[in-house]
Amino acid sequence: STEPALSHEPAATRAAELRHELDYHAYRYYMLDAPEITDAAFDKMLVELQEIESAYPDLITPTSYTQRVGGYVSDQFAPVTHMARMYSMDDAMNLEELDAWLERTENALGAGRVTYTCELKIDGLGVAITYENGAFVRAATRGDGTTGEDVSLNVRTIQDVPMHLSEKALVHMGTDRDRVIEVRGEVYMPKGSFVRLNDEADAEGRDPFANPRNAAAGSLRQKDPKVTAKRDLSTFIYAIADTTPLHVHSQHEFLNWLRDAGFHVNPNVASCKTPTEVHEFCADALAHRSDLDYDIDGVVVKVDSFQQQSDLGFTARAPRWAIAFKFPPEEKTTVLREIRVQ
Ligand SMILES: NC(=O)c1c(N)nc(OC2CCCC2)nc1O[C@@H]1CCC[C@@H]1O
Repeated sequence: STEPALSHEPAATRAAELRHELDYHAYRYYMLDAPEITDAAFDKMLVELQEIESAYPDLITPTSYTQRVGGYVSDQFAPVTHMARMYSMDDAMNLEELDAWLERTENALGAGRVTYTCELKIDGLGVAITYENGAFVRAATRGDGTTGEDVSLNVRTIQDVPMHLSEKALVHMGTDRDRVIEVRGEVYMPKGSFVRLNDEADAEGRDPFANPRNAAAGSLRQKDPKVTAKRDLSTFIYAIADTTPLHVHSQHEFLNWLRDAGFHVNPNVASCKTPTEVHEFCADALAHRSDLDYDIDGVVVKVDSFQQQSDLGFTARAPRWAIAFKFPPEEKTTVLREIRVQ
């Protein structure tokens, strides 16, 4: 006997098709800055999906593109315990302290046997994002490193945060693809968006934010996701609670996996084979700091090999296999606000 088709089977199929299309085109627009369709065509698909979902609410899924700009103000910020501790790092305040760390590391692992991965140190706020079976389920602030606040509805509005991991990334995970994974990164506000936001605040007689980091933190703590959605937040993802399910063996391989999975990974990363190359990366990053559209407060130098990372392990506070080389606070060209004549 043929099962009576669910009253809305065709709608369910069409909804799934539209969701896949909307995710793909949103990725091309926001992540690659290379749309294949017009905004009007995108909106037409979004409206069609919204109509199907309002006709058949049981078809709504939490990761549907229609849910990106959360529709409701909820009791966000419930406490969330991270899958694993979110470590901070020891700081190197100058080249001497950086060299001391490099020397210690070379001694411990064997001179000339260490490759370092150098990354820009994004000055945003730490966030942990959890995926189950490749779908976004939760996002939390770093908090004290063990417990943070649930900011899922607000992080879901950030367009460069994927709602589903790519098939390529899941294939790479093999049978571990259904493992729960928790990636870590920074939420930041691009400098351009920060200036626009403060100009709006000025025009509306509200206090401006002191810097992009505070603006990002304030935007992520919004009770109403519709407000967060307008703040043009972005992310750079760089770590994960447990790399086991990914079958990757070094930081640079892991960053490639993140990119393939659909995460926004900072492009200014380099493999440095010697302390001299590490110095060059740091000097280059400092020289180009003001050209970036986001704030950085230094360079993160990591031992690339995960085997060597576990050989070095952690102190109570931080990994021995990473150091934050800090830059001096950026002397901002303070834009003199034209005094508004009342
Ligand atoms: N802010 C950053 O850009 C950054 C980075 N690119 N890479 C790491 O790797 C850490 C994570 C695990 C141990 C090393 N941490 C970063 O920021 C940390 C997070 C919390 C305190 C620092 O800001």
